[in-house]
This record gives sequence, structure tokens and C-alpha cells, in this order.
Amino acid sequence: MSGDNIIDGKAFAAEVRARVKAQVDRLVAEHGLKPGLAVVLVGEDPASQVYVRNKAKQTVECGMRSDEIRLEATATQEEVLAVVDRLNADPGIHGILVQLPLPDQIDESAVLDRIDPDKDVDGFHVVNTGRLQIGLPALTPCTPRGCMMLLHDRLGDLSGKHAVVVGRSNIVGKPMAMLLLHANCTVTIAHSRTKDLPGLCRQADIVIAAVGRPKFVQGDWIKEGAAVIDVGINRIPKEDGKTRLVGDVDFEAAVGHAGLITPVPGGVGPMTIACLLANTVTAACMAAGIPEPQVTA
Ligand SMILES: Nc1nc(=O)c2c([nH]1)NC[C@@H]1CN(c3ccc(C(=O)N[C@@H](CCC(=O)O)C(=O)O)cc3)C=[N+]21
Repeated sequence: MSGDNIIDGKAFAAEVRARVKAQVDRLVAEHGLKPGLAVVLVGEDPASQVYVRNKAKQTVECGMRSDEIRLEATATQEEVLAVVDRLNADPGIHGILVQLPLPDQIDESAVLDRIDPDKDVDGFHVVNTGRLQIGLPALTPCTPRGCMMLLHDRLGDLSGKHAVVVGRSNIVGKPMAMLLLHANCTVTIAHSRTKDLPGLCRQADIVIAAVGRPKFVQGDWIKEGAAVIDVGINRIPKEDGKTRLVGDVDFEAAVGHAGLITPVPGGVGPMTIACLLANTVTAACMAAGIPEPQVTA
């Protein structure tokens, strides 16, 4: 993987985190404000645990406070809501993330909507969803925000481009479509009932793959020179019994057509975490009523 059409999300995310750290340093020095992020993990899913550990490490590296609250997989709805209530009331915590998916006995949207919208660094609360929709300032979902940063960095102005978003989830597809629309793209949201998905994708200047199916988007669906953003994180078995990560795009087949493409791993994933940290700084500044420090480089 050395083509200059391949986006290095890992390197770009490191730059974003360096900017976040510079912002945090100034908040601490000038306002005595140390942003705090709390992550709530219910159950023992190993993939979730790795992700939670990475987040905690990067939060601390950026100079922020990192809290981790772990509950048993058998936790009740009331127990989870009580944790959220406690974090809502904690003035040292500016961002709250409840790791999804939650166990079946828990009502996911009830938990997400219990989070104080001003601490909702995932941007999943109905209030932030609504604010994003009508173009008010909002905490925006981290993965779509990361994708937009990559696209703007490499393509600049996106006006008039046709973006096809494959997938309509509340956490990626829908907010992604909204951000692209705000950036003046012509947006098509495709999903499992879409007719002639290959033909539709071939019309796209930008393809966002967010379906959660390994190598679903084929190489010959990609118009020559199009930008391909792969949001998929699928763990599939290898011959040796271990697992490896693949995206929602058949990378090897698509890389020859795409003008730009994100790999998995090392593409969108690291950007998601970087944007979570950036959202935590935004939330801390909002809570303290101070403008976000502008840092250069
Ligand atoms: N409330 C909530 N918010 C989330 O944002 C959220 C969530 N729940 N539940 C789980 C998913 C998954 N997710 C990932 C983010 C980054 C990587 C990431 O950095 N991946 C690395 C590789 C990691 C590896 O090698 O295992 C990469 O793509 O390069 C992965 C997965 C956020 N999620």
C-alpha cells in the first residue's frame, strides 16, 4: 500500500490529536480547565474492551481526564441510567460515551437520550441529531466528522459533488449524509432495498461505505477517480484461526479505480477517536462558556 491515492488516516489522526493536545494545554494553563471524558462499558465484549482501552490511552496522552465505568453484562436499565445521571452531574466530566451495542435487556435510545446533550460527545442524542439536521451548532457524530475532515483535507471544496452513502444507520449513514449535504454535495442514501446499487455507486464522485458487511462494495462499482471512504470495521477469521480487520470495500479491487481511498485498518477508525477527543474539548469549552482555543499547525 504505497499509492498516493491511499489516505493515511493514522497519520492524519495523529495530527488532529496533536492539535487537541495543544488546545488542552492552553485550556489548562489559561483557564484551569482540564477536559474530562467518561466511557461507560457494559459487559465484556473483547473488541469493545480493546477500543475502550485505546480511547483511554489517547485521552490521557492529550492531557485530559479519562474515567472508565464498567458494568456487568447483566446490568439493569436502572443501573446504567444511574451511572449516566451521576456523570451528568459531575462537573469534572465534560464528555460521556456509552459504548454501543448495549446488551439486549437495555433500551439503547433511552440510555443515549438520558445523556446531557451538552456532554453528548458521540452526538447521538435526539437534541444533537435535530440540531445537526437544521444546521445549528451541535456535537456531531465522530465517525462522520472524521470522514469529512479527510475529504476536505484531500479534496477541498465538495460543492456539487455527488456523494452516495451506502448505509442508513443513525450513528454513521444518516449524520454522514447530513454533513455532506451541508457541504453542498448532492447526496444519495442507499440501503439494502436500493435498486441497482452498483450502477448508482458508479455515478458517485464520493462513495461512503457504511453497511457493516465485509468487502461488500466491489471494485467495479467505483467510477475512475472517485473518492472512497470505508467506514467498515469487520473482524473476519484468518486461515490460522486468528482474525483480521477488513472494511466494507474490497480494497484490493477498488484501489485501482479510486482517486482516493481509505484503508482498513488505518483509515477512518483512528479519525473516529481523534474526533471524540476534539468533541470533548468542544464540550468542555461550551460548559465553561469560553471560546475554543485556536491553535495553528
Ligand atoms: N458509543 C459508541 N461510539 C463509538 O464511536 C463506537 C461505539 N460506541 N461502539 C463501537 C464502535 C466502533 N468504533 C471504532 C472506532 C475506532 C476504531 C479504530 O481506531 N480502529 C483501528 C484499528 C483497531 C484494531 O486494529 O483493532 C483502525 O481502523 O485502524 C475501531 C472502532 C467506535 N464505536
